[in-house]
Amino acid sequence: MSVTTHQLAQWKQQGRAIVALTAWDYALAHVLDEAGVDLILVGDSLAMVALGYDTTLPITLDEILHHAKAVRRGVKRALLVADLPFMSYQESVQQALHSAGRALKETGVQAVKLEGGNPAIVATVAQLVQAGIPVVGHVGLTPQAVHRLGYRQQGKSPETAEHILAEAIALENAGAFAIVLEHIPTDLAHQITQKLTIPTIGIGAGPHCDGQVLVTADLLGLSVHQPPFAKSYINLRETITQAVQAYGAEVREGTFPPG
Ligand SMILES: Nc1nc(=O)c2c([nH]1)NC[C@@H]1CN(c3ccc(C(=O)N[C@@H](CCC(=O)O)C(=O)O)cc3)CN21
Ligand SMILES: CC(C)C(=O)C(=O)O
Ligand SMILES: [Mg+2]
Repeated sequence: MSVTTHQLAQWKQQGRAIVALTAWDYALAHVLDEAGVDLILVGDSLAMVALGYDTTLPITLDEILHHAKAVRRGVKRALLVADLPFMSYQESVQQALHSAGRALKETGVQAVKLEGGNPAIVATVAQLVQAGIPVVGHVGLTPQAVHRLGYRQQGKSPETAEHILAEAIALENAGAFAIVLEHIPTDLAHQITQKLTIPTIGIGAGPHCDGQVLVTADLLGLSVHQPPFAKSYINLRETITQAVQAYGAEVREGTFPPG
């Protein structure tokens, strides 16, 4: 049985933290799921960590769907969510319904995530939810707005903090079942987490959220560039280098394969 959106809401009430990570292929998704991750996100950050782009903007809906299908095959327990990429939902409510519908029908993900909390996005979220599509919101640093915001922490002034809180409340009222809080001050994330009924999932937002998410390449030490708030729990670049060099040495000296 898969984790449900209802369970995430219950876990918030019980104070049980939600563990979320990103995935972009079958093998990784299979490991994360068996390791007990609660929510797996096919994040558009895969544009940067798996495809080598400088931002998340170039990735297309078809490319996200391709990765989501691979991830789906690896996930049994975790709730599976896909990011809707830049300009696959901002044009109109119709475009958002079409893109989110494709994600659920063609890949088997259980929910989609959209960035932002302005009135147009809030109206879109309400329509998606009314169509039966579970939605995760995402406020604070929204990387699809990199050319407007950069990658700086958001919500530092009282005015911008108030604005982000209002966006989070509006997304909850529109029917989002959870919300990602990215790169905002700890106190603001704490305040939003207390005010909302739906769970908050933080990244660079301090310890007071209802759950945490990381880009899995950062956790594994596989990223070429990683944000200051990310933590690597292992340096896989180093481990892989050692393994590859051991293989190379054995091939060159003729000890692999054995005779
Ligand atoms: N590997 C990876 N991990 C992520 O968490 C991640 C991505 N990629 N790609 C999509 C977005 C981009 N993110 C980022 C990227 C950089 C900073 C960063 O370097 N921030 C600095 C400098 C800000 C500036 O440009 O002034 C900071 O001090 O806030 C933060 C978040 C988070 N997301
Ligand atoms: C970091 C998470 C929240 C994300 O949106 C992504 O990986 O694309
Ligand atoms: Mg994303």
